[in-house]
Amino acid sequence: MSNVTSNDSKMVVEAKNLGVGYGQDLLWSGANICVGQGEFVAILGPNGAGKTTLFRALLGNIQILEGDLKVFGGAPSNARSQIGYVPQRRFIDSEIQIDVREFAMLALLGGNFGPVSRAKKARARQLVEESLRLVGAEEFIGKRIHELSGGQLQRVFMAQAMARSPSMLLLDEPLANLDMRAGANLAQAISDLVKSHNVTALLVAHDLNPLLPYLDRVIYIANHKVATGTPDEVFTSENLSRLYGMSVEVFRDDRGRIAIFSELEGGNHH
Ligand SMILES: Nc1ncnc2c1ncn2[C@@H]1O[C@H](COP(=O)(O)OP(=O)(O)OP(=O)(O)O)[C@@H](O)[C@H]1O
Repeated sequence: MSNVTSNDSKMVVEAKNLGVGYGQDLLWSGANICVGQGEFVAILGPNGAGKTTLFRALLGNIQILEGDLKVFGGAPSNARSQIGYVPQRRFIDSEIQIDVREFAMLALLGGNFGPVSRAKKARARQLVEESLRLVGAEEFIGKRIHELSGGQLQRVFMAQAMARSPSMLLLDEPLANLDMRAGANLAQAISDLVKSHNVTALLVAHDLNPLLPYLDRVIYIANHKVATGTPDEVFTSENLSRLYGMSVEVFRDDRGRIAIFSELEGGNHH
């Protein structure tokens, strides 16, 4: 199950028997992951399973303890300039009285408005306006960043990442704390971005269902192991029971939505 090959000829992520962790302690191991250019992939699993840690490995920020990981065909640390990373939900201090466009420009200008040339600033402004438009956030231009709702802020973070024209986006829980409609809208916006720009998006989530219509594959991390494949391949009772080492049942309703129940009542529900 875990050894899935993408149809896309251009591999963005290739992990072979990968094991990562902190110090010498493995958090998960034996991961065989292939992600092609232009795929939309969700990373799921319980709290503390090591989803963010996978992002750290892809960014070359932690040592590989076992196996091999290639990003854009080389060492992860050589691929950073091609990656747009949006870390787990960040809050904006209400003291920050900066407007949305300037906030988005900070990422491009390295937070330094002083010694930057006029031409560079003008270029950054243009790139940021284009990417705000791209993620459906142009209407926030002119607003102050602290005035935005959680869902609106997520779009600005995405625009910030897209302004650098990355080939891959790593989005850590962008749907957290969004209501159902905002979550569905953002999932659709990310899917549109993936298709229109052939960008690869890896997204950590706790709720699979808003993403299901758009996903090419999922990476499921639990119990120190990693399963990858299409949602239909990964989300079977047999597969999740094997992964968790206990009885897990997967149900689908008539709209294809998935619910997961384990021996531990109140376990993992999607
Ligand atoms: N710098 C670190 N040093 C040591 N252990 C760490 C470090 N960062 C994270 N961990 C541990 O690694 C484990 C996995 O963390 P990670 O953030 O990858 O989980 P996650 O699946 O993203 O969790 P969540 O869904 O709660 O965000 C956790 O037990 C965490 O405490």
